Amino acid sequence: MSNKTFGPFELQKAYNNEPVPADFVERRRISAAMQTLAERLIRAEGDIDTLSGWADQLEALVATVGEPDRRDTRAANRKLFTGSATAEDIFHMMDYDPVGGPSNPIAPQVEWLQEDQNGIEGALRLGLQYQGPPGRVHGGVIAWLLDAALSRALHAAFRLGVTGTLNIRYLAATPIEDTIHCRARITGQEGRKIFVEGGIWHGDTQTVSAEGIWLTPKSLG
Ligand SMILES: CCCCC/C=C\C/C=C\C/C=C\C/C=C\CCCC(=O)SCCNC(=O)CCNC(=O)[C@H](O)C(C)(C)COP(=O)(O)OP(=O)(O)OC[C@H]1O[C@@H](n2cnc3c(N)ncnc32)[C@H](O)[C@@H]1OP(=O)(O)O
Repeated sequence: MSNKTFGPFELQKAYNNEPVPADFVERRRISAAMQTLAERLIRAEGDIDTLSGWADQLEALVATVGEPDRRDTRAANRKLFTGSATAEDIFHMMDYDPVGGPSNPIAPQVEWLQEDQNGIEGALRLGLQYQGPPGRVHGGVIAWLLDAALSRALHAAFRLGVTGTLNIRYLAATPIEDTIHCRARITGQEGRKIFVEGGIWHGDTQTVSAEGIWLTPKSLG
């Protein structure tokens, strides 16, 4: 691991270019296995002995893991804003992102196809565990995804902010178990207020549109 350090504007570049630390290789494996398990077990058919056997094994693993110490995420955040975050800190900030983070077992995995000042685009496939109405992605999951996608458009354009308002219009069914695309871009700025829009597409059909206002905190703006 190098001893280079990074500030907020180098966050994405460092994350994309620094080698994945050895512990994150294992954290990502844990997460991938948990995600696969969640997708395979939801609504899984099985006789009572099979279900009870799986439950026993999973409870045994929970007991083995116990309650490990966990890193304080605010420390890495503070280091980032003073330009002294290490690559390890960057992975601790980014790899657990609840949307796309490879070390977060509840994060839908996203392949980011574009991330620059003009906007972002990601491709993903949501499994049965994200279903709302039969065959369709749950509306709350869509809001979750779009909050992250629109935030990412900010980060890709080197701006920081928290979601102030997010408006969502559900235009058509967004299918589960098929590839969908999310896109977002900044449309304007007034002082600390940053205006962002985006949506979800299934093939050429736009299924959701969103627009919102992100606020750069007073301390940074
Ligand atoms: C600093 C962020 C850093 C994030 C990235 C850092 C590192 C990346 C690391 C890891 C990446 C992993 C995960 C990604 C992280 C985050 C992305 C996900 C996004 C979220 O998950 S984020 C959580 C949900 N989000 C909140 O937790 C916000 C709660 N809330 C507040 O913290 C305040 O409420 C705030 C700050 C919103 C406003 O407070 P304030 O005091 O600054 O505002 P103030 O009154 O001064 O108004 C100034 C002008 O904004 C207008 N205005 C005020 N409020 C507005 C609103 N809500 N909507 C639209 N416009 C609004 C006024 O009308 C006025 O407008 P005008 O000047 O025209 O009159």
